[in-house]
Amino acid sequence: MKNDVLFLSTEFKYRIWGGRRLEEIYSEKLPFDKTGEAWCISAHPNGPSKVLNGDHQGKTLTELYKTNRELFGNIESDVFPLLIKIIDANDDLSVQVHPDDLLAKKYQSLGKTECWYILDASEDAYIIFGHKALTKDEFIDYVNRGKWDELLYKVPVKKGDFFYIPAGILHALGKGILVLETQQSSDITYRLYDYDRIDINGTKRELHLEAGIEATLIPSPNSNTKPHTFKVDQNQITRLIDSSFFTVDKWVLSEHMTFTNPLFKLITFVEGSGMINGYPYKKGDSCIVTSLMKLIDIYPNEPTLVIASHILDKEPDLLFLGIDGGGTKTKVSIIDANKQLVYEGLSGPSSLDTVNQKTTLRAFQDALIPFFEKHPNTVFKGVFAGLGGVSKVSDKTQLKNILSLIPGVTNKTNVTAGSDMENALVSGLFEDEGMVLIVGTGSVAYGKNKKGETHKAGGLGYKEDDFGSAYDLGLKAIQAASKALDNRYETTAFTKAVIEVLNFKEPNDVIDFMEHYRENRTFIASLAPIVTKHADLGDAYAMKICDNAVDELVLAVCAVHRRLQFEHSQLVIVGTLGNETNYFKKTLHKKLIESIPVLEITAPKVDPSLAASLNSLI
Ligand SMILES: O=P(O)(O)OC[C@H]1O[C@](O)(CO)[C@@H](O)[C@@H]1O
Repeated sequence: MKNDVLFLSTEFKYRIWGGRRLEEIYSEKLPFDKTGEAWCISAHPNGPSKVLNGDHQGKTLTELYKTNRELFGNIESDVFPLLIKIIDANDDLSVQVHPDDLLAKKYQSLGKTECWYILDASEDAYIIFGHKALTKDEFIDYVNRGKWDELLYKVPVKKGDFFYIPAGILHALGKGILVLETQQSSDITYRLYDYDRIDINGTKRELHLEAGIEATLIPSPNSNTKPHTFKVDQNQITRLIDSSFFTVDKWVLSEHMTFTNPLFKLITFVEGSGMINGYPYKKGDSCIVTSLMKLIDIYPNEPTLVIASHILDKEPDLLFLGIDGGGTKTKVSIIDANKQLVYEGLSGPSSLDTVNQKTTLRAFQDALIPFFEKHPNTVFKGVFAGLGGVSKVSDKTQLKNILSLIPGVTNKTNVTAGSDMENALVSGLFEDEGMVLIVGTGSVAYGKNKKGETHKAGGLGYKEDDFGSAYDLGLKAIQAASKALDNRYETTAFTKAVIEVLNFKEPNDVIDFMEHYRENRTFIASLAPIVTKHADLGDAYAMKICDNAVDELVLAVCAVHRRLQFEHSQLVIVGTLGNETNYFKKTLHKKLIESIPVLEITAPKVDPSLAASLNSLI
């Protein structure tokens, strides 16, 4: 695909306060001694970028946005909404303010809300951010008397800081700062003070006092933002800002990472080199990943720092996403406010105790992409993800972080991270109390009583627990095979089947196999159907494995039942292993009833991922 990633030319700008530091980022020679700005991604008429590759090579971004809106998610905005710059403040910038969308209308322009990621700063560097006047009269008085030092707030800055500057906030970059600016596509600046300096032609730059005073917010609002940083395996992700004008992220990447591309993504590589969706990138490159690509794959060759931004041009839809993730598969369901199912998607494992964090993210992305191909603009109102392996608070935090990277999730989305047990319980549609037994790749019993008390038994993970699970059955099948190989067991159709599938030739093969596969939970669990099938056929070894597994599961259910003292004892059994009509299920039901005669056992009334989407409505 030729137009999936569009690399763009940079336009350098002379500024009275500029310098030569942009040379640290760009390999090309700077055009001016005082180069103040590099316009990296721009469709603004004062300095549009040109497309450097693909079918549209040579076109300006301004033209391309007009003629090929499908590359930009067919968004409605008449103009390309964002402008990305790198600014070298070798000297102080003017004390300035920008108009908002309303005030900028008279110039047929967008307003200019902007934000700064500080790439570098000298030790004593500061910015001007806001003012101290409480009324307009007071503000005008300070301005007329030139009492700038008394009027302005100075904030010290250092490398890595971030500032969000909504239109209307009086501000200025101080000298010694290198900054990446993400802003609305506008070039309207009202200067209130420019230090009485003269430019290259010996004249002072124009001031815009009247318009500037009109545009300045008085009193100055506090626009503190708190970037949120988290790790996905070795990569560090920071959401710098999620506003109605733009979402800006910082990615510090040291290994492969896949991001979703909601509509189109603006990317500037500040450090590093590598490949993005098959194209080489290097420090100083900027590109747009167009709507043709739903995933962004970055393979860094060296540590890479990216500032990436996107827009979402709407309010949240009344759609709710539920995710049920296990050790073998992940299922997503999207419902509307009337609980009507809109979409279902399936993908690979996502349990936090089975796969790494990147794989969990990828499972969510894969299950959702077919939906987003048709509905790229969707923003979820609520999301509930219930995953295996989530029990500690830190697991929930990590899952929430991963969810912030999936399509359709913004800071307006109500995101809840929980465990697959919570989905399973709701799948039974019990009124106000009940138990669940999950018998899938892993196993756990869980319940909630009328008082809201909960209890969990088992489910501590495949390494030391999860008795009765598909993993447990798989492991026991391998052990049975090894016993058959060294004559402790007789060779039966069951042990033969396991030996054949695993290609064992002699007992020592078991050691090599377990060295490689012990951690591969999904693979070992995939042997469980061999056990259940041969138990159905009456194989004594397979039946014994099933009997022992069932005993463990009954033990867990009884533990929950004793602890919670239910008025009405009901149990929903979730997971393939617990729901197929066979010897295993028959034995499980029989032994459960023997132990708890009043127990009512049901299969899930709704799919657990649908239950998760119902959870997200709450
Ligand atoms: O008027 P000055 O001092 O040249 O500053 C204008 C520049 O300041 C910024 O608004 C940053 O605050 C840039 O986007 C803009 O180009």
